[in-house]
Formats: sequence, C-alpha cells, structure tokens
Amino acid sequence: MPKVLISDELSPRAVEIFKERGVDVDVKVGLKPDQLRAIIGAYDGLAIRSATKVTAEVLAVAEKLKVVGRAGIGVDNVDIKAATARGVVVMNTPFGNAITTAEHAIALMFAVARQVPAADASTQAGKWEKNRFMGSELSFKTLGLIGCGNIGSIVAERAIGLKMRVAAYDPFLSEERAQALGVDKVTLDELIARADFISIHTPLTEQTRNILGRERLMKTRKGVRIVNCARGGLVDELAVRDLLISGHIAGAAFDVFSEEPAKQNVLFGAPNLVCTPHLGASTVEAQENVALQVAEQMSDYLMTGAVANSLNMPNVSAEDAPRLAPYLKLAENLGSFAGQLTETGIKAVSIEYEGTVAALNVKPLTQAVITGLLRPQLENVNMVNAPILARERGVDVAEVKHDRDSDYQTQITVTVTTERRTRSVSGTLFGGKRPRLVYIKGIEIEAEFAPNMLYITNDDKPGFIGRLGALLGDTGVNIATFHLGRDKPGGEAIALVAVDQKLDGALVDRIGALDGVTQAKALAF
Ligand SMILES: NC(=O)C1=CN([C@@H]2O[C@H](COP(=O)(O)OP(=O)(O)OC[C@H]3O[C@@H](n4cnc5c(N)ncnc54)[C@H](O)[C@@H]3O)[C@@H](O)[C@H]2O)C=CC1
Ligand SMILES: O=C(O)CCC(=O)C(=O)O
Repeated sequence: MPKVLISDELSPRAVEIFKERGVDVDVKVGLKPDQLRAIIGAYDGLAIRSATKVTAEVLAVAEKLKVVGRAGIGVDNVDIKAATARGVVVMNTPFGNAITTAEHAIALMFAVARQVPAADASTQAGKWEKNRFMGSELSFKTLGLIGCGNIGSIVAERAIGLKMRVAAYDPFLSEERAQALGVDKVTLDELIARADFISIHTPLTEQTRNILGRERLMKTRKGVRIVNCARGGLVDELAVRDLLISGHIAGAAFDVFSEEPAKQNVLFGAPNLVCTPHLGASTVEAQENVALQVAEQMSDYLMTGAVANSLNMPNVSAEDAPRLAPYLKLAENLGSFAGQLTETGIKAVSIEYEGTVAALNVKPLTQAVITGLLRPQLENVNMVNAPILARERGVDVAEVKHDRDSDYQTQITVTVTTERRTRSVSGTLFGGKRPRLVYIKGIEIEAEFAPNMLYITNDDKPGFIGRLGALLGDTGVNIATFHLGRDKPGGEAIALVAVDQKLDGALVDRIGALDGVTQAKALAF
C-alpha cells in the first residue's frame, strides 16, 4: 500500500480521501528540514501547502518518493528541477483557491483604499478619529494588473463589477482574451503610468522577481495603492516602505513577504500599510477544494498512474491510465532495444504510432521510449526527466501519429538516427497487453522481450544456427526461445535468442567471431 506524508495544515478531507482510495497516510505538520529529511525516505507521496520546503536535499534522501502534491497554486517551495531529475512528479491544484485569492486581493484593495484596519484599531481604542481616515473610491479608478491568468482574470471581473477600469500587463495574455475580459492589454510602462491601484498576480520566477523594483515604483502615479497577494520577492519591500513614508505611495497591502513566516519585515510600521499572514487561500471553501483535489490527484497517480495538473509530466487521465500501462512497457522496451544497440551519439529519434495506439494520449509513451533509449547511456533517466535530458543532449525527438492501417492492429515504431546509421524497431501488443517485437530494421520477426537476450545479425547462409547452438550448448547456456527473420533468402538475417542467464562479454565476443556474423550483442530487459 503506498504511503503519503501530509506535512502542512490540510483540511481533514485529504486524510479521508487518501484512506478511501487505499493510500496509507501520516500527518506530521511543522517538521524542521532535518526532521523531514530523516523520515521522507519511507513515503511514496508528500502532500504540502506553502510551509514545507521540498529542496534538493530533501529529494536526495526521498528514495521511494514518486509524487509531491501542492494543495494550492504556487510551487516556488518545490525544487522542480531536482524533483524532475529524480523522477518525482510534481502536481498542484491550479483552480481550487483562485476565487478565494482573488477575493482577498479585492478585500485588500478596499482595506487600503479606506484604511479599514487602522480605522478599526483606532475606533476600538475609543478615539473616534473621523477626520483621520479620508479614503478613496474604487469606482472609475484604473486598476493595473500585473499577471492576468486564473487569479488576475477573476480580480479583473470583480473589479469591472465595481466599475473600475482595468489595464493588464501579461505577455501571455492574447488580445482576444483581453477583449473578452474587458481589460486593456498594456505594456508594463503604460500600466505603471496609468494605474491608481496595482495588483500583482504572477508566479515568482527569475523573470518576475522584483518586477516592481524601486525604479519602477518611483515611476508610478503619486497616490498609487499597491496590493501583493501573489508572492514575496515580486515587489521591493524596502522601496515600498520608503515611498509610503514619503507619501508617493498612498497605501500598500501585502499578504506575502520575501521571507515567510514574516515575524519581522522592513515594511512593518510603515504608514497606511495593511498586512495579512499569507491568507490569500485561507477560506473554508478553498481549503476543502485544494485538499480534496490534491488527495484525489495523488491517490490516482499512486494507485493507477493517472497524472493530473503536473508541472513536470504530461497529463494521463484516469480512463487512459490502465489502457496506457501495457503500451508504456512496450514503448520503454522498444526504446531500450534501440538504445542498447546504439554505440555512437544519438542525433534523432522518431516515434511513429499506428492503429489503435494512435488514438491514445501518446505523450507519456514518447517519454517512455526516450527513457528506454537513454538508459543504456545515462544512469538516472526516468519518465519525468527523459525529455529534458534528450533536449540537453541535442537529440531531436519527433512524434508522428499515422492515420493508416498497419500490419498489426496497433504498432509503435522507433527509428533512431546516430552519427553512423539509422535503425528502426517496431512492436505491438499481443492480446492487448503482451509486448512483442515485430520488425527490426524492416525485417519481420516476432519475439517477446526477455530479461536476457542475444541479438545477432548474420549472413543468411546454411550452418549458422548449428554453429551458434553448439557454442551456446558447449558453454552451458540454455536457450529459452529462438526467433529468426531475414530480408531475403541469402540476404541479411537477424536472430533474437532469449537465454536463461546473463551472457558474459567474452562469450558474446566469441559469438560475434562466428563465421557469417556481422554483429552480436547481449541485451537485457
Ligand atoms: N496569497 C496566496 O495565498 C496565493 C497566492 N498565489 C500566487 O498567485 C500566483 C498566480 O496564480 P494564478 O493566477 O493561478 O496563476 P496563473 O499561472 O493562472 O497566472 C499567472 C499569470 O502570470 C503571467 N506572467 C508570467 N510571467 C509574467 C511576467 N513576467 N509578467 C507579467 N505576467 C506574467 C502568466 O502569463 C499568467 O497569465 C501564483 O503563482 C501564486 O504564487 C496563488 C494562490 C494563493
Ligand atoms: O496554502 C496556502 O495557504 C497558500 C496558498 C498559495 O500561496 C498558493 O496556492 O500559491
């Protein structure tokens, strides 16, 4: 039974769902990094929010870990590169808390416009300072949105409902989408020049870090109000403090900070500053949504191989997962077959899908082919990191789906081009689930993949099979199955021999030296 660790506060629904789906679960919240490292080796899954840092050090000792599930959106607390390198799928729940977070951004905008927290504190202190708290209306003001994805779009809709004008800067926002939302698509400079309120809704990346730096903040309109409900690090906190004190910025609201938990921060104590402790996603509704969703996604992956909302793997639906399982084996074996025969640098691989398989989601199958192909050369290749490793090595990967009938009801063909030659190998599933090799270099052959195999190419001349059988017999190697194919009588022949033991290099060399043999290679599956 797979076992999951929940290491951040998650709704109890998550535990119920894991259990209902047959996943064992431990809840240990508030672990220090060394405590997490000490226990993570026992778990197949790790469910987190934003407090747990899934670093390369944690991943290095997470020997069984297959999946990290983020109950929320931002994954800047997960080292995705390290997870990918170790074959750990990282998934999030991209929609479950978007409305809640957008609502918090709107709440913060009202809070800074009307100084609600300070007015509340003053009133409850018995001061009745009616003249101190002069606010600003939101109606007909311009809201500048930096980032207009899930949350930014919801903020835009709500703001338009409040009669605000909305200008959005987002390089990935299309003109059509902007029009449909009713926002002006602008450059960042235009936004800075026009906005009365600025709200940020981008992830924290190397491109967005410090996107509102001091220089840009100084170019904003005097009296601007700024809301950061996305991530600490997007806005220069010290510059905001200085500009709040100077009065250039009329108000700022921060839900997120460059260091969290933010027990201290340069912003604290600045005038007209509203702070909340990363509460963007903290509603009962959002927490139910994300806990339920992450538990479902992680259980599905661990129990069936279905992948949803992954940041480093193609999605595989729960419906597709069982159908893909035997194909994944076939695809990896075909890749492995080609990879084991390849002795020089791989330049390109083409993966062709024909018949039934062409109607499936073939992305994961392509990843399985590449995994098998690279494994003889690279120790730590897996389904998750294979495409990246191939790209890093300059291997051109082509995926082709043919809308035509093949000799078999379903067929995958892997063609590898190296510095020296192009070689193809095809396979099918017998009975819908048993992988079979059906062509090698266009030569028809029907063979299962066995743990230990001998691949031989030779001249199609009488006597060869006897010589090979005698040599194997003399050296005590038992033949399990023997498959032959040839391009034409007297032409090139291929033998695939499954044997009951691992073949040593010296014996393979002796086979390679037999009369008529052009290549002999031991293969393992
Ligand atoms: N305060 C909180 O509790 C919460 C904070 N968040 C934060 O909100 C962020 C946004 O979430 P979603 O809207 O769901 O993500 P999303 O991925 O749907 O939208 C992000 C948008 O930012 C845009 N973007 C990326 N780079 C940009 C750049 N350099 N300049 C301008 N725009 C850029 C993208 O094109 C995308 O449209 C998350 O990454 C997370 O960090 C999310 C949930 C809760
Ligand atoms: O889990 C939380 O409370 C924070 C949510 C968040 O920041 C996110 O989903 O990106």
